[in-house]
Amino acid sequence: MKQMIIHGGKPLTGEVWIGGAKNSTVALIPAAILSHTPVTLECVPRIADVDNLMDLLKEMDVKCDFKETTLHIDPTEIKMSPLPAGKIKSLRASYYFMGALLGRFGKAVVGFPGGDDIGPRPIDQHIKGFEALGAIVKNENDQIIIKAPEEGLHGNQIDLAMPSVGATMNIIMASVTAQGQTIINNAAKEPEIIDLATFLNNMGAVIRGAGTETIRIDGVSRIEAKIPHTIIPDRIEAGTYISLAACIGNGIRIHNIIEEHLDSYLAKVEEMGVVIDADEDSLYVYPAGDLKMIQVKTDPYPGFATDLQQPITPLLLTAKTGEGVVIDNIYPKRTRHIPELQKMGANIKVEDNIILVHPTSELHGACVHADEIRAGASLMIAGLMADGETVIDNADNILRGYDRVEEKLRKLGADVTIQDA
Ligand SMILES: CC(=O)N[C@H]1[C@@H](OP(=O)(O)OP(=O)(O)OC[C@H]2O[C@@H](n3ccc(=O)[nH]c3=O)[C@H](O)[C@@H]2O)O[C@H](CO)[C@@H](O)[C@@H]1O
Ligand SMILES: C=C(OP(=O)(O)O)C(=O)O
Repeated sequence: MKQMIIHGGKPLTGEVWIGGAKNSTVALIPAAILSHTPVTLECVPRIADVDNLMDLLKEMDVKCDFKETTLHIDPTEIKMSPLPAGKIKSLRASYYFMGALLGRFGKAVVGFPGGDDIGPRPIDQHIKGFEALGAIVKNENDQIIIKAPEEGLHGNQIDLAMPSVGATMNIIMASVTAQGQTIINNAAKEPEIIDLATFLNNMGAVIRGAGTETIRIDGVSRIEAKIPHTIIPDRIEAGTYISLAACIGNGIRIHNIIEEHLDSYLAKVEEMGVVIDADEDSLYVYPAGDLKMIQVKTDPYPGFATDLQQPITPLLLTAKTGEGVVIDNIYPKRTRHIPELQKMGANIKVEDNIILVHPTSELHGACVHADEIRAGASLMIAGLMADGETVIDNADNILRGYDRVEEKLRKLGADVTIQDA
């Protein structure tokens, strides 16, 4: 277990570079096994989820070489192996091996995934998709066994009950080599879906409509990587640094941004009164003046991301007057940061899954617990704002998805250390 120790209250300044998107990377790595030639991914974030996915690849005799931000994956000697437990539980995205193994071998045996404890996270839509493609899916001993019919998977129309990111990606991976056309209706529109489609199309797949609610996949017989793929910037990491810059920044430039991916987030931050200048691929966040309280409701993309509701919450605490409201429509019970923020003196509470935020002139350091990745991000920002020492236990959850976070925060002038607990 890791701890993050912060001595807060120091204004931060300077520049920070955003890494590749966690939620793209964790899909692209499993998708790499669809290729019959070696794959190169660039702009790969240094996060624990990537280390765990590489360990899973090694169990299948897939070679990995990760230097700086370039990850080479060689699946040419891959052997089909069941992935029943162990590392599978360490992250959510291990469920992408269901679609990827099914697409590559017509068979997958994968344990139930782990990931953030943010309320119920069913995978019924993933299963519905695999079954629509002709697969037989069984649930035995905490693992899912998926088998394509003898003649292979066939395209079909799949109407998702909700625009699930994971189900959309898994169905894409399973169907790129299926016979005929697959149509996904009510597909998720997140930028990470487009990134996956770009990656696969450059390897010979035929996927049209990614980023819209209807995605059409025409099955092809072979997938082969020919050129390196550069992962899109992490919009959630970017949003976290924007909040941090507005809370405690003395002028911070944030590089490697696709501004459009942050539209709904920036609209809310600017509604509060934060002044931001946008350049071609960077943003400058000015030191914040008097801020207004706001209401935030999370929704599927292009709505306000659930993964950014915790990082923006410390910013709401800095508003001068009024009551802030945060409602998470995707994961209504994603409120595990609230009792921890209370320990730091935040005037905040949860009533009927609605987070109510009141202006808080001072936070003080405390021992808190990062129950999930974005709760950890929220506490990290609060710790940087607070007077005194904050100790965040289970900082492993922050390291699951924040690229070289200690180094980046130190460069901005923060007094932060990550150590073994
Ligand atoms: C690795 C990754 O990319 N994780 C992201 C992905 O998670 P993940 O892909 O797991 O989230 P989904 O988009 O699938 O979930 C959206 C909503 O649909 C529900 N649902 C989903 C699938 C299903 O079969 N049945 C069902 O009921 C979920 O409970 C949730 O309420 O999108 C979430 C929502 O933007 C983000 O918080 C996560 O960071
Ligand atoms: C919920 C998240 O991640 P995961 O789906 O990987 O648990 C997240 O990134 O905020």
